Amino acid sequence: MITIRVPCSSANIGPGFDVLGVSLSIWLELHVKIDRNASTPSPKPSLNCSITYEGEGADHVPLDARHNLITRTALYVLQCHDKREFPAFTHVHIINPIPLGRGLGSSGAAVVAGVMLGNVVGDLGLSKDRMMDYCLMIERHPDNVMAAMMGGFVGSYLLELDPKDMERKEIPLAEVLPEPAGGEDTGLKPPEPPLGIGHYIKFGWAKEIKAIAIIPDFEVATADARRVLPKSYTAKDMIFNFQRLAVLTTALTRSPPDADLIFLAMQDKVHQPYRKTLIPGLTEILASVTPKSHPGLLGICLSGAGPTILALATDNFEKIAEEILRRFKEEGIHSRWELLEPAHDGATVTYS
Ligand SMILES: Nc1ncnc2c1ncn2[C@@H]1O[C@H](COP(=O)(O)OP(=O)(O)O)[C@@H](O)[C@H]1O
Ligand SMILES: N[C@@H](CCOP(=O)(O)O)C(=O)O
Repeated sequence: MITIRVPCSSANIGPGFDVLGVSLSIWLELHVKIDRNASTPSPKPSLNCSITYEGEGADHVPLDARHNLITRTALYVLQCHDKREFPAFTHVHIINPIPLGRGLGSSGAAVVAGVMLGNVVGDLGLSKDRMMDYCLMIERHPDNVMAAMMGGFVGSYLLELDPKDMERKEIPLAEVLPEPAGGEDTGLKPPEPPLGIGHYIKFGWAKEIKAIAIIPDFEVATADARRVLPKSYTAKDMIFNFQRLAVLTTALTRSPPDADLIFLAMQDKVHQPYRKTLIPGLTEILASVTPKSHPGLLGICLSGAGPTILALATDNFEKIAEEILRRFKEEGIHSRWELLEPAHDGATVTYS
């Protein structure tokens, strides 16, 4: 059996919109079997790949390989290598504890898992760097996929891609879900990603820092949360974020962490102010839970596109989480919390 494990991730970390991401300790897992001695099932599963699924989204995630984000992604990788289907008798069991549409990078993890799946079943021998190129054709912001693939606290930038390639219908797009946009079998070979689309650097992460994820029980689709953002920004707001970003990436490596420095360095004017319309209580939570009111807290932000809140802290985890749960409750929102740590290894494949 082949096991593919991919961590969830929290993107942006305040000022680092579409730039920063940290992989965290909830793992999507695929158990892959290719049973060459099996007799042909009837009906033959689409694309030769049967899927079973447990965990978050089990009641609605598609189990047809043409529609499931993980297998559609794998198929894109296979098609780029002249393979139209999965090897006969492929079975993929998906175990997914990452909540969907909450800002913890479930789609990024699915895309990374799908590219790794295509690589292993197609016996393609792609490096992690090359697999990232495929991920970035499908999920077009690098922060989640880069952190999930490479592990730890990561900053990344993209090369600009050819607009003609980007319009090709054969490429599945993570963000236009739930209905498959792209990924169509036009009979044409999809465009292979250019080499080296994404470039990254791993930052340090002080060992004392843990991540509290407060996860509301409603979803915000990333596509919707990107639609509320403006098309242009003032120089003042961009400079506000650049200044904080430059300080934050090093501040989070220092031991002991400096709470006052980090708290202010995690402020943002690029995405959080616009997303408050989608997340009741967001502005109040970000402003009122501080290192002064809650010793041990370092900083607080929206995780990815939300609605999860990410609080970085060294201590007092339960008190910090309870306060944010209470504030969501005042807005009529039920939420739960998890204490997470960076997943430094990123995505892994093991054979047993
Ligand atoms: N394990 C999975 N298997 C199949 N599809 C998935 C999986 N995880 C996420 N997805 C797809 O990605 C969508 C969520 O993506 P998105 O809106 O970007 O939110 P998130 O913040 O969780 O990444 C889900 O509604 C589902 O369509
Ligand atoms: N930079 C993106 C990150 C989206 O992360 P997700 O976990 O919500 O998918 C954005 O903020 O739109």
